[in-house]
Amino acid sequence: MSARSSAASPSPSSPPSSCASRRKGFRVPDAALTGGAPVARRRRGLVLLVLALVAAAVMLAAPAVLDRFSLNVLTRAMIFAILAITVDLLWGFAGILTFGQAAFFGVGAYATAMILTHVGDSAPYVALGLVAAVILPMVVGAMVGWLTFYPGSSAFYATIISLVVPIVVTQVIYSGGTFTGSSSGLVGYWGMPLSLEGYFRLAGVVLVAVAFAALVFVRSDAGRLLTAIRNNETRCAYLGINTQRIKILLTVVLAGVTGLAGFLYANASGMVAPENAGFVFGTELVVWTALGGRGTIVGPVLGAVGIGYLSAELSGDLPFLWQLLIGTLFVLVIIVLPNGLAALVAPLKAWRKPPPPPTLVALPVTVPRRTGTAPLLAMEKVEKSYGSQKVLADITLTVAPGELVSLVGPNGAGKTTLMRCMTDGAAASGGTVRINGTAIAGMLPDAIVARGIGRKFQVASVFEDLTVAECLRMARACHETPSLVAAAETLALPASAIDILRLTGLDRMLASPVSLLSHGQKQSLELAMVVSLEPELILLDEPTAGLTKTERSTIGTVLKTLTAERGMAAILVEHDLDFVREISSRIVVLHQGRLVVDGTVEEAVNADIVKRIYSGGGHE
Ligand SMILES: Nc1ncnc2c1ncn2[C@@H]1O[C@H](COP(=O)(O)OP(=O)(O)OP(=O)(O)O)[C@@H](O)[C@H]1O
Repeated sequence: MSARSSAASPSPSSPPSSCASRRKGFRVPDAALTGGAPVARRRRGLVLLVLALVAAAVMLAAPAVLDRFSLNVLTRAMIFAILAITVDLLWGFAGILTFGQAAFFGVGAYATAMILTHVGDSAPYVALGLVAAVILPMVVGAMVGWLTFYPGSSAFYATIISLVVPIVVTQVIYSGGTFTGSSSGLVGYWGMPLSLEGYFRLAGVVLVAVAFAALVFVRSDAGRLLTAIRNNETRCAYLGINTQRIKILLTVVLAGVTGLAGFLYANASGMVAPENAGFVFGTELVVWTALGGRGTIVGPVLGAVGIGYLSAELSGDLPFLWQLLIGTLFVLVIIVLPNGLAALVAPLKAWRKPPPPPTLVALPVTVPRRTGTAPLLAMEKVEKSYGSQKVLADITLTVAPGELVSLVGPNGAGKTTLMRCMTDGAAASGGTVRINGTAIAGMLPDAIVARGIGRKFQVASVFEDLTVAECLRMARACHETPSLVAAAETLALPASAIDILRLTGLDRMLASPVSLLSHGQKQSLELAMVVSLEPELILLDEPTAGLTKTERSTIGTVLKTLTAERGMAAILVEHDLDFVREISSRIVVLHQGRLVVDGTVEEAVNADIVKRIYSGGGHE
């Protein structure tokens, strides 16, 4: 075990638990995981807090040196910068390109203006306006999120919905008559009794607070989950993470923040108009975010404030030329700074030390969970067709704990398709697949993974923008809820996952970006991630493809230990028959979509059909 690894390994005889068992609280908590924060991490958090306090102090002091025009323009620009941060979280971090934030902003602004116009105009109604401005966009956000992120929806579909929502909200405003002010909007209502300087300070402090919270969040383990979803949503689902739920939650929370900005705007400007909710404004937010530098939080703030201020200055001085100048500037920024204005402050990052990797900790012994006698996997008369092409027919197969089953067959025999049927409730066209006695028909991969299955794909499926440690952390997300405010200092993994890291040298590369790993290292990392799930049944599609002889034998040793000593079952798709012979306890041969042999290694190797298939004469 590496120098970083500590604590006792689980006893070899203890069967692993699954996501589900973890949720049911079977694991004994490990006191070693709740230690104090290392100095380096605490110092980074402190620096960010000090910067935020300095920025807030600047906001409070700035009105002393700014003229009324600048105060007015910057107040508006800072409110819009709050929106740009929400666009950045959705688009820059989670990969959801959205034009819909304007709609939530409009709902928040109109809720405030309508209450102050039609209901009452005193302090309690301002408070009511604030509550409505946050809650209503969240309700709309929940409906939009539910509509947008249903299982199987594409990113393109999400973007189209985000374009439609502002149009719908604008039409509702137009058809609201005197209630919404229709095309004229609402104006002249009573607002918070603040001076121009007061609104500037309020908008500035709220902007700093939102930016600080966003920066803390994106550096936390939960924030890294957004990057994981953007990188590889399928892998997230196969780590038991319900990505739809996370995206809906993110939409709802950010709709609330957007509504808060709408409340500030309705008070500070003293008017609301349909354009505030329109998709042109939604597009502007995306442009500011892109020009500022998406995925940086600071960039979109620079984009929104810089472009907002510059546009206001130029439109006064050069009424006929300003749009041409702004357009030219856009083009120049895109050419010179393709990563946005944030690239200007990127050199400052070079001074910052990268965060230290977490300390590896072996998880304590788990309590056995299996209660019933049902096999881990039971497939009965499973079939799969693509249109008129029947790819699998009449597959009946059971796998028990401790078995290491190799699934072999020529290219196109249906091996990968069969694995898909074991992990996706929508994959099979007929028959029954049961995991631990539960039929999985209609279940999504994340729910099936939670029942004790782990799947390693044929091509290494990891998260390119994360570090090795962060990838492993994602694999534990369904066991331990990631923190919203911090990156944990320890990384608790099952001993078998730590063994894989140690045998492949990845334990010394925890802080390395995954994009710098070799093909073999990515394969090993994915295997360690799947093992970290603590599945009862692990599915491996060609885990040794492209690996060196040493790496191959390492993986073979790990698989034998997992199955023979730790009670896990494994199904392995493999073309290397020597490897299969060496490690398997049972071999299943698939040929033209049918299961033609299911027996011991000797039985399979000596079967006539196998000799015929592998000598090229097996076609019927
Ligand atoms: N999405 C799809 N649409 C249509 N046909 C498909 C699809 N996926 C697989 N097939 C077909 O199903 C058959 C089985 O494919 P599958 O990938 O399961 O085979 P395999 O045994 O895993 O092959 P290999 O060893 O080359 O990976 C092939 O004829 C393939 O062309």
